[in-house]
Amino acid sequence: MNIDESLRGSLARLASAERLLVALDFDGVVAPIVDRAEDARPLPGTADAVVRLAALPQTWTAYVSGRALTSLVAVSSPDVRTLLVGSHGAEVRLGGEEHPVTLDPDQRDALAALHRVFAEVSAQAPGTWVEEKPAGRVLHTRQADREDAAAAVDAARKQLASRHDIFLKDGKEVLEGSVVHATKGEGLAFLRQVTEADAVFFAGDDVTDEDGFLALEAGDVGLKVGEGDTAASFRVAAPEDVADIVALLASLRSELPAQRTP
Ligand SMILES: O=P(O)(O)OC[C@H]1O[C@H](O[C@H]2O[C@H](CO)[C@@H](O)[C@H](O)[C@H]2O)[C@H](O)[C@@H](O)[C@@H]1O
Repeated sequence: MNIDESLRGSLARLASAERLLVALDFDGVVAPIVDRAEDARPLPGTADAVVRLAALPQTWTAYVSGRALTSLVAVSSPDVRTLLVGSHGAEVRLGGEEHPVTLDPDQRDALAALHRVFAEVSAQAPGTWVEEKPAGRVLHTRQADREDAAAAVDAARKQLASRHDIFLKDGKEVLEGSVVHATKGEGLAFLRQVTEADAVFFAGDDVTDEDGFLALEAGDVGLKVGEGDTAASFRVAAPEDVADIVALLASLRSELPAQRTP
């Protein structure tokens, strides 16, 4: 991929930050989108670059995902140094130590109600299925007929419209419901705080990643993957381009005199 001069310049500035956080959304950024969620895997070039970055001094890597932590770990096989934010910010793993989400009795009741609605709707819509997360459910419609998919999402939305304890998010061929309000912006802000990073790179492809882009500050770099409105400053077409960009960032940072091993 030909990386344009403006992005190259921003990456060079980012690479020279004293403390750098490189945070990546998973599906559609690190891993190409596939039909079955459990089949998603990181592109080798991105995974290698993440490991190279994580090995550098004063450099942190993170996957910031809508997936449940267990699912994120299963598909990404992350290096233990890579920080993980799951369930759109509701779950965190830092250095192998997990901070799972806990639900109160009202939230557990809301989760059961959400499950019932999605399961009933899915049973009427061939090709759809329901993914379970600790604080939510996902109605997947990628493999359904387009009309059935739209009808299923519409029916679920209508049945949940009066629930103020269930937060709905649109995603790529999914409708997500969560009983915990969390955003990737909050997840990124938390990672910035724990790493004390003075510059952040964040790449995302979905509408839920816009909260992450909006949490970026002066000197940070946001990269949107694919089409759609975005608050990110830069855009590329596909996850393969992300591999090239993260590899360039790893090379630029490892070439700095301060990063060389004596
Ligand atoms: O924040 P992300 O890491 O991008 O996770 C968002 C959702 O990703 C998964 O669903 C998406 O990827 C699947 C595999 O490529 C695809 O089949 C599906 O249509 C996409 O929406 C995951 O299953 C969800 O739980 C995540 O919230």
